[in-house]
Amino acid sequence: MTAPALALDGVAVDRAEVPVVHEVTLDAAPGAVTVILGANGAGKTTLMDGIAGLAPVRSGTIRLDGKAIERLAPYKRARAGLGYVEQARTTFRTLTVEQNLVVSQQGDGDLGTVYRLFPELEKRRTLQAGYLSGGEQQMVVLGRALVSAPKVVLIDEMSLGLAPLVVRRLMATVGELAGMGIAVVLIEQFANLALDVGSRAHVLRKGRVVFSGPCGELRGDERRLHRLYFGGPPVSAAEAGGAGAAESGLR
Ligand SMILES: Nc1ncnc2c1ncn2[C@@H]1O[C@H](COP(=O)(O)OP(=O)(O)OP(=O)(O)O)[C@@H](O)[C@H]1O
Repeated sequence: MTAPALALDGVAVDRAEVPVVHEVTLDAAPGAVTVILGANGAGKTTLMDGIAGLAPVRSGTIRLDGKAIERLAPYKRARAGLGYVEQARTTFRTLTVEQNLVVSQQGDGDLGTVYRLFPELEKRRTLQAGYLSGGEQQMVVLGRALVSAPKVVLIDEMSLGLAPLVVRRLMATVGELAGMGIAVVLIEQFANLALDVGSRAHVLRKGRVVFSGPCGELRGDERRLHRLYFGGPPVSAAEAGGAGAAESGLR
């Protein structure tokens, strides 16, 4: 089995000194999309912020390529190979598309790769990012993560406010990022789109992992997803045993 690019062990994350994420153990393999699902307020963004260093990790370890990063400053985590596409897409609106990419460039990060994935950005490379459509701005944000030559990219609800066609296009690109060997961790409100592109899924409820397993187990199963999101009687031995059993039983 390939060594994980990102490995979380017993991670707890606080928000404003309130414990929000508890005992999360999961990992993300290079070349694969790992999907994080859960209802609003389940703690998905808090978990991502904890990984990126934007929310304090109370306990547990986070390893990037085997190296513990949970006590590093956010910029050091980024330099170590962690890219983060945050929920509210933000470009530098008065900079051109190309300038947006150049300021994020790091190491082997290559603008050509971004333009290959998003030819529409190459056509608009001299245009100020503020004039782009929502979908194109999201492409710039993804492109900025990519030119930092990341090993791991965290993507938080990139589909927010975008048309379904655009979301499908972006989701295909997420698959391509994984195809380039990157470990992608994807939070997505459109669960089935994410499950289509992902290999493993983890469901968070009230800050705890209540399911870990292959995406195929959840794809199209709205009832099971609903129960995992909001609670209800378990249907499998793995779920019945709680998060720990889900982790070990379905891995
Ligand atoms: N800055 C903050 N200060 C205090 N509490 C916060 C803060 N941000 C989030 N929370 C709380 O932490 C909990 C988890 O929120 P979080 O945004 O991580 O959930 P989420 O699963 O990403 O939800 P959504 O899908 O709505 O983004 C919620 O109860 C939320 O109210």
